[in-house]
Amino acid sequence: MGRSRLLVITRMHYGIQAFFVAGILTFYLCFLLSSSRKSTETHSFDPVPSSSIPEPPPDGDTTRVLSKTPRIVLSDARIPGAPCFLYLPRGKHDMVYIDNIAKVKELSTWRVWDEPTPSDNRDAIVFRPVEGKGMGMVARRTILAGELIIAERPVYAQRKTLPRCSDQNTMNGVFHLAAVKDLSHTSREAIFSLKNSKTGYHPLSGILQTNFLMLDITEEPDPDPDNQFVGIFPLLSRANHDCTPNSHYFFNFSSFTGEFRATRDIPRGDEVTISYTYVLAPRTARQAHLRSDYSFTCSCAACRLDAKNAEASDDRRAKIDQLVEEITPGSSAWRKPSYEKMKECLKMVEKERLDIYRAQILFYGGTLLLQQGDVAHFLQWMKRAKEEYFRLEGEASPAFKAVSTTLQIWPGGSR
Ligand SMILES: C[S@@+](CC[C@H](N)C(=O)[O-])C[C@H]1O[C@@H](n2cnc3c(N)ncnc32)[C@H](O)[C@@H]1O
Repeated sequence: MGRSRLLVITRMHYGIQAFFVAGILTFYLCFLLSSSRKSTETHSFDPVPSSSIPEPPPDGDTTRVLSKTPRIVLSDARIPGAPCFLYLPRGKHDMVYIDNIAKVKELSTWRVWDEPTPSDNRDAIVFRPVEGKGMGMVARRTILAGELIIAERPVYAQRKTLPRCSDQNTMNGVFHLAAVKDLSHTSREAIFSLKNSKTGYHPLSGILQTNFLMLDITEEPDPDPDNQFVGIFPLLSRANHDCTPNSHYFFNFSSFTGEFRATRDIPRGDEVTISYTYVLAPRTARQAHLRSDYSFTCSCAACRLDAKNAEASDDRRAKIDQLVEEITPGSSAWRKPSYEKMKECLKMVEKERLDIYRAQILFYGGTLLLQQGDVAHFLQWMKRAKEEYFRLEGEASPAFKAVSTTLQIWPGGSR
């Protein structure tokens, strides 16, 4: 077979492969943006009041034990389909998981509870007061980019939206007090020692609302609001916010651990921070959100910039935001920006030090480059995306897995 013919066939083969691979990637991407956005928009949930609420029993205790091993407690015997408290791991009572009865039963059979949590580098940090922020997490030595700082199971986890009677609300804390009642003393102490930044709430409900982090309790990140989960972690919940965070929170579904990894080198003495808000929003919007949901005024480096530099920073963040919208499949703003425009945006990400978006742009942008037939840059960007996701989220990351699979099936991709 002549060389030119072989080249044509190879190109055709590439073309067909590009079509399928781009299709598979597009499918994955639809799940992934919601998850990465979710991980920055952390806390809060709203009770769903029941319409007809019978009177509570005279002793006021509406709970009923459904099973001793594993321990499952119905939160409210008055309403059908009331949430249940499951205490895990079996027999040790170190964590409470709250959900409908079917999900609670399913979770009680998971093997993960018998497995150890991944080993981390928590010795690299110290928890101490940080001026103007309460407690915080500070590096005791240089923490290298990609280091797994903490991997920890929650002590409290729940589906975000649960049906509850209106007499079990955040003001009286009845529901939350009942949920933590059967936890070990250590876990209860860990929860009650966390910060409460909410006024008008029962102290326990306030603590939960202040400290919740999002959990992904499904194999694939699920954008459905009814399938979102939140949890409380004794150590991770101590991290303070920064609009240019130096660490990334990821919920590792396979080990059921919340994890922080350094997104860049963190020098000794620096605070380890995550983001509580949408960091691509303008400074005023970020600050308003942090004030209303977390009761503090952010004074991070990005928020302290003078007017001229703040405007430039807002402008870069807005451009990154717009580009991410444009390259996200399923987005109403979806279009095909040029390679040059996407490269320019990566420079802005560098300037703003928003490392999580570098990974996303390389991944989503790489997929677009493939659709446009630019195989060389596609491969280059996917290889970089793989490194970036590994650094940010480790091997369990759905994005890391998706990129790795793509590279495995692509000729020359695994080199
Ligand atoms: C999840 S807790 C973080 C740990 C908390 N600092 C503590 O003492 O346990 C969230 C609360 O910490 C405080 N906080 C977090 N980030 C902050 C920041 N950048 N500046 C000031 N306060 C902050 C606020 O009171 C916020 O409501």
